Amino acid sequence: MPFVIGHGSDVHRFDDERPCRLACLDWPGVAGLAGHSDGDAAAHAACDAMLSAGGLGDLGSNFGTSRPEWAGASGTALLVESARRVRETGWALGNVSVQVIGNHPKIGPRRAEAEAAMSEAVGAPVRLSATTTDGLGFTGRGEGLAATAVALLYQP
Ligand SMILES: Nc1ccn([C@@H]2O[C@H](COP(=O)(O)O)[C@@H](O)[C@H]2O)c(=O)n1
Ligand SMILES: C[C@@]1(CO)OP(=O)(O)OP(=O)(O)OC[C@H]1O
Repeated sequence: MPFVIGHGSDVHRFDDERPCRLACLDWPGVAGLAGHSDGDAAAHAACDAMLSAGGLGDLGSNFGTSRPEWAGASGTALLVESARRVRETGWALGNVSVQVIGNHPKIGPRRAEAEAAMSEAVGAPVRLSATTTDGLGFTGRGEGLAATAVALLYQP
């Protein structure tokens, strides 16, 4: 088959004590995201989608807590390495589409900047959308942030 897709998702709770890193950008004035890494849920969902499409498992099986060298890793570093591992299998990266689910930060005003940063890390187009959950659930209550992603790989 010349194409395969993969799906990913991630959730992190907000942590006021941490700086916010999301979609490979800093978000001054926004609560950070808890995690073993920098908590960049958008980057993590994209990694899971790419790794899954490539038949390489997921973020935890590649960079999990049993691998202390990845503690504190940036979303950017995880995207770069996930994309490298996927290409190593012989697949090429077509594109990745990510959706952030949460009240803040507001993605719209910085969408182009975030897409550029994520695309550079992956080496293929990454597009970013966002939605709230209309005040419902943990994202609606502002307890945390979720992200989902799909990735397309093709035979070069
Ligand atoms: N973190 C977010 C959430 C939403 N947006 C933008 O707002 C639009 C309206 O959101 P609804 O959940 O009310 O549909 C959404 O389509 C996004 O354009 C955002 O930028 N960042
Ligand atoms: C990225 C990893 C590894 O540093 O840790 P977290 O930052 O906690 O992120 P999560 O998406 O919950 O799980 C994958 C991980 O193992």
